[in-house]
Amino acid sequence: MTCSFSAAIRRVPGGAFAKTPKSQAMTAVPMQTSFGNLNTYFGSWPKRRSQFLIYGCLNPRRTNAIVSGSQGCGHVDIDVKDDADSATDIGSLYGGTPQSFPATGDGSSGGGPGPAEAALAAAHAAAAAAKCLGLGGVARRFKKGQKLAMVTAYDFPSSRLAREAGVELILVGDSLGNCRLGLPDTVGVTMEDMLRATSSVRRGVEARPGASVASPKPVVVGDMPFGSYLLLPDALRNAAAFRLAGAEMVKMEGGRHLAPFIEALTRAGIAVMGHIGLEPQKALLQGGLRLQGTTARSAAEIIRDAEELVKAGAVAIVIECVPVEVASAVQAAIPGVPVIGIGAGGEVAGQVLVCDDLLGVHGRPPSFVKMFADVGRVSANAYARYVAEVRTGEFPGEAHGRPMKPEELEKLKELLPLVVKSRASQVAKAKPDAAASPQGPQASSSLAHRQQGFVTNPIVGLGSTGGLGSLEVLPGGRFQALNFLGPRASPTFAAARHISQAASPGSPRLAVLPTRADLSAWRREASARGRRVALVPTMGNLHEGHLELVDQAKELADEVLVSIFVNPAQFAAHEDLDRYPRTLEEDLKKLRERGASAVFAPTPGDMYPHGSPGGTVVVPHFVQGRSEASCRPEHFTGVATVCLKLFNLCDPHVAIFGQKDAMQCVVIARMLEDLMLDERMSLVIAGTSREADGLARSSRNRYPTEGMRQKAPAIYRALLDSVQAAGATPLSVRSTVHQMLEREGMEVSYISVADARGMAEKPDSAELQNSIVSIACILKDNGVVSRLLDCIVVPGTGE
Ligand SMILES: Nc1ncnc2c1ncn2[C@@H]1O[C@H](COP(=O)(O)OP(=O)(O)OP(=O)(O)O)[C@@H](O)[C@H]1O
Ligand SMILES: CC(C)(CO)[C@@H](O)C(=O)[O-]
Ligand code: BAL
Repeated sequence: MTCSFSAAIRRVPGGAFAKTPKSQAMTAVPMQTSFGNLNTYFGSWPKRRSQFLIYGCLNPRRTNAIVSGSQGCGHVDIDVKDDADSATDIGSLYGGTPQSFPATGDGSSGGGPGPAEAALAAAHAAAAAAKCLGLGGVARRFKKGQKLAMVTAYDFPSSRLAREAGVELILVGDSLGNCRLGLPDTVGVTMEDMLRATSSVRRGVEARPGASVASPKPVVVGDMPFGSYLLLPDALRNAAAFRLAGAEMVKMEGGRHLAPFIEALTRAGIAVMGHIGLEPQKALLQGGLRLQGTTARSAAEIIRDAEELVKAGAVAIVIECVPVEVASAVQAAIPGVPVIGIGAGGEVAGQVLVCDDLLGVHGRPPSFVKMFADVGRVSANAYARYVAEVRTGEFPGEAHGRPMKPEELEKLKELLPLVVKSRASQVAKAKPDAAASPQGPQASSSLAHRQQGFVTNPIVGLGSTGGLGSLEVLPGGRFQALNFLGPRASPTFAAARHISQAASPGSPRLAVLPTRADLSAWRREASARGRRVALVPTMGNLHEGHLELVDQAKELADEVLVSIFVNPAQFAAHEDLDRYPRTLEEDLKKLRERGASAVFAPTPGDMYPHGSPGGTVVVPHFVQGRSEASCRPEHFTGVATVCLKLFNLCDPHVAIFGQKDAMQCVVIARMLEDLMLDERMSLVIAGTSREADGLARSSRNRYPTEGMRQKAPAIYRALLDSVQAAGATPLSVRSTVHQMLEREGMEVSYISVADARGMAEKPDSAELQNSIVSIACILKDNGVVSRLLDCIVVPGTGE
C-alpha cells in the first residue's frame, strides 16, 4: 500500500481536533486545535459524516476524486490491495465511524500503526468492501491461480455470512427446496421461491459488513429451477427475472443441448454458469444422486459437454459428483474458464458447497462434504435450553426485562390496585414451592436427604426440593445457588419431571448394545431421527441413585443411553476389580422399567483393543495428590480416559454424573473444558441420592456388614453437622468430622474442604462458602473392609 497523505485530523474528546502527522509537511495545522481554527484551513467540518479527515495530495496519475465538503483539504493517493479486482470506484476519502476501524494495522512501524495509519487502513478496508468483485474480478483471480470459493445462500443471514467470509461467488441454489422448504428434492422449487431468495441474498451482500471485512462483494448466481428453462423464451424471461432480483449470473443444469440457450442468454447480456456431471434436477434419469462419468465413455461425454457450453459462452462451469480425474480433465479441456467442483476433487479452479452441509445444519452431510461446524447440534441444544428455561421461569431473568420507574409504578398501583402487583409480591407468591410440586409436600420431605447437585456450563438447571439448594459452577469454580424464588428460578426437580413425563412418555423398548458397532448403528439412527441423547455412564449394579440419574436424563433429552462398563483402567491392582458386583440382567430389568432407551455394555476388549489402559490416556494432572486422587493416584486417569472414549462413541448432547463422586465430577468438567468438548455436549451433575437414614447410595454399599451398615449414616450426619455449625470454617469442619467419625470407630481416609475448580484444599480459616466438602471413610468389621464416599456442597451466598 502506498500513500502520500501527510496528516489525519480526528475529533478528540472535549470537542478539539488533533493532527496525527505522518510527516511535518502540513505545518500550518497545530498538533491540537479548535473547531474555529480548523475551519480556517478546511471550511466547515462535515459533522455528521465523519470522525476523521485525511490530508494529503492527489497523485496525478489517478482519478481526480475530490472529497466533497473538504474544501481546502488535499487529496490522497490510495493504492488499495485488491484494487485490480474491483469493478467500482473507491468511494469517499472520509473515514467511517471509529467502530469500523480494523483492530490492527500492517505493523510496519514497529510499535504498531499510529492512529493515522489505522485510519487509513480502515478507509482502505471500507473502500475495498464497498466494491463489487464482478465477473471480471472472478476471472482475474482465476487467471492468477487463486482458488475460488462458492457457497449457497438462501436468505439474508446466510448471504451476509458468506460475503463476510470473502467468498467469490454466492449461489442462490435450488437446494433451497430440500434445505429450507422441506421438499424431498430440488424439483418442487418455483421461480417465485427463487426470486424471493435471490432478492434476500442480494440484500445480504449489500448490507454493511463488519469492520474487519476488506473483501469485495461476491458475485450472486441464480440457480434456474426445474422447468424454468424448458423453452428458450422461458429461459430468457426467467433469467432476466433473476437479474432483476439481484443475480449477476444464472446457472443451468445440462449438457451441450443447452448451448443454443447459453448463446441466446449471453447475447441478451446475461452471463451463464453451466452445470454438468450429476444434475440433481435430472437425478431420476441419472440413476439417483450418484457418481457420474465413471466409465471412459461417459467421462468423455462430460468433457465434450463442457467444451460446447464454453463455446456457447458459459463463463464458468459447475461439475458435480464425478471422479477426481474427470473433473481435472474437464478443467484441462477448458483452461480459460473456471470449473467449480462439488464432490469432484480439488484439481479444479474452485469449490462449491451447500451452506447447510458445511455447517452441519441437518446432521451428517454426504461423504464428500466436510462439516466445518455442528450447527444442528448447537442449535438443538439452544432450543432445548430455551424451552426448558421458559417452562421453568428461568428465562426471562432480571436482565431480560425492564422495570417500570418506581414513581410511575406507584401511580399505576393507585389507578389499578387489584391488577398491579409489585415484584416482591410476585416472588412471595412463588414461595410455596413444595406445595406446588405434583408430588406434594410429603414427597418433598421424603427427598429432604437429596443434597442437590451442581451444574456446569453449558448450564442446564436442575432444581431442588430441599437441602442446600441446586448449584451452578461459575467460571473460576465459584458456586452460585440457583435461587428458586428469584428471577433465575430453576425448576423444582419434581416439576421438571412432571413436564417431561407429560411431553414424552418413557420408551417401552430398551435397546441392548453389546458392541461398539451396535452402539454406532443405534446412535446413527437417533441422529437421523433428530433425537437428543443423554448419556448416563455407570459401572452397573444399579441402585436407586443410578435410576434417579436416568430420571433426570429423561428430562434433558429424548433418548437415555446408559453405559455399563466396569472399567479396569480405574482400578489399582490391589482394588476390587474382580469382585466388583456385575448384575447385568437385573440392571437391564431396572432400566427397562425406568424407561431408558438403550444400554451400551461393552467388553473390556471392545473398549481397550490393545489392553487397558492403552497407549494414550487422559491425565488430569490438576487433581494429583489431592483428597481422593491422593488415595487412588491412577484412578482419575482411568476415569477420564474411559469417559472420553464413551463421549466419543456415544456422542451425547448431555452426560449426567452423580455428585457423590465429587472429584470425578470436577475432573470430567475440566476435561470437557480443557479438551474443548464443552461446545459439543453439556454436563449435568445430579444431587446425591440417599437412603432414608442419609447414607449415600452406592454399589459398594453391598460390601459392609450389618454392623457397619448401622454405623454408616454417621458419615452424612457428621458432614451436615460440621458444615451447619455456627461460624464453621474449613478447619472446624475437618476437625469436627474427624472427631465424630473416629468416635464411631471409623477411619477417615481424608476429609477435604476444597474449591470446586481445582479441588485444592482451602486454608483453615478461609470462607466455607463455595466449597466441596468430601470424605472417604474406611469401615472394618470382622475382617471385612469397606470404603465409603460422601460429599456435600456448600454454596455461596449468591451473586
Ligand atoms: N447415590 C448416588 N447419587 C447420585 N449419583 C450416584 C449415586 N451413586 C452413584 N452415582 C453416580 O452414578 C454414576 C455411576 O456410578 P457407579 O456405577 O460407580 O456407582 P457407584 O454407586 O458410585 O459405585 P461405587 O460404589 O463403585 O462408587 C456416577 O456418576 C456416580 O456418581
Ligand atoms: C464414570 C464411570 C462410569 C467411569 O468408569 C465410573 O467412574 C463411575 O461409575 O462413576
Ligand atoms: N463411582 C466411582 C467409581 C469407582 O470407584 O471406581
